[in-house]
Amino acid sequence: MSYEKELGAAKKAVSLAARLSQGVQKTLLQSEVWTKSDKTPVTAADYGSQAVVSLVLERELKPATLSLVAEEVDTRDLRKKGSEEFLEDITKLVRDTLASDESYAGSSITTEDVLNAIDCGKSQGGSSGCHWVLDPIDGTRGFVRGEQYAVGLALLVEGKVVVGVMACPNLPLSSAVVEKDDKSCQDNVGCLFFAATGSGAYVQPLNGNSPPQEVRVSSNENLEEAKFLESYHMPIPLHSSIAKKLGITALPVRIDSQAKYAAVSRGDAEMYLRFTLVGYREWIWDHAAGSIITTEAGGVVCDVEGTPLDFSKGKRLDHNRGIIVTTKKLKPLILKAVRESMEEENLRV
Ligand SMILES: Nc1ncnc2c1ncn2[C@@H]1O[C@H](COP(=O)(O)O)[C@@H](OP(=O)(O)O)[C@H]1O
Ligand SMILES: [Mg+2]
Ligand SMILES: [Mg+2]
Ligand SMILES: [Mg+2]
Repeated sequence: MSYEKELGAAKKAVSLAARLSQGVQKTLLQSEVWTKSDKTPVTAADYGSQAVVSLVLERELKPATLSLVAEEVDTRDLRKKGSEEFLEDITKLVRDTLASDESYAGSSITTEDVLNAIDCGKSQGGSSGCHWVLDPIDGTRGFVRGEQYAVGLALLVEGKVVVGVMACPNLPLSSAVVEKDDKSCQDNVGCLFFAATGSGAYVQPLNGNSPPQEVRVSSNENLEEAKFLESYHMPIPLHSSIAKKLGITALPVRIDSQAKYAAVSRGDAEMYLRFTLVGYREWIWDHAAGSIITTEAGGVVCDVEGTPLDFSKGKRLDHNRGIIVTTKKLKPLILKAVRESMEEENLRV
């Protein structure tokens, strides 16, 4: 089945959400970063992006009923006394962003519309039916620092990811792995990655009209020259042991958000490792869009046992521990190094 209509709607929604987030990032003050009950940060861009995606999908895919599994499910803080100004700011962002698109110009958006659009993201996902999966701002920590972040949107059908779209507004068009002082790469940024099952993965400039180009993972098999990625805020000692065992000589490149998946899909790096603290279960929205973009580019996304990620179990990847994103050729070597390193460090799967 072709998902042309869904892909078109998702690209439009994500591009507009990215436009909203770019404006916020430029002027964001530390005092405008809120902390959620789980102690993680959230900003007007996280809520605004979620509202924009929810409203755009709803309008573009009418009369279908939208089922959205999204990160920002709690609007209680926004509805509290004292939050009126923040909510008004978010509403203005959403209104202005939609008005910047010809097809939505003139539509009136109230604070209640924005709250309802955010609340629409409360679906639980699962193994039956169609569910959209959204991370409105992935890598909020990077966003707040003025660095990398992504807007990730995917469509699940019967528990499988069939469409993925990811905007990376600060990612260089050339490569994610560039020297910090390489000005020409730093200036030419903003990528929109997308993929649909069986149709390949593509990238196009986020703010331009250039046609999409197909992306493929790296064909490099020489691990001495390989580059590997990990989270910015969670450097895990096990990652370094695995890389050392593989003979990788370069230091890990640390990037926020699922832009790491996009980087592997484009061949910027050969491997992305994500081991977390014992007991942590990954959210599906941190991986859904990224995983289809990498696999459609010829890559592999699996857990420590080599099993593909299972997106059919609700909001968490309950059945997967540790995530490995790489090329088909390197997968067996990496799995072996992972097993050996975990045994040496007495870590259980
Ligand atoms: N202690 C932790 N361990 C693992 N993942 C965490 C975490 N704290 C936050 N996260 C998740 O990691 C995501 C960011 O990934 P990365 O480190 O690759 O940038 C966050 O997404 P958000 O920024 O959307 O909340 C959040 O869901
Ligand atoms: Mg978050
Ligand atoms: Mg996230
Ligand atoms: Mg997020």
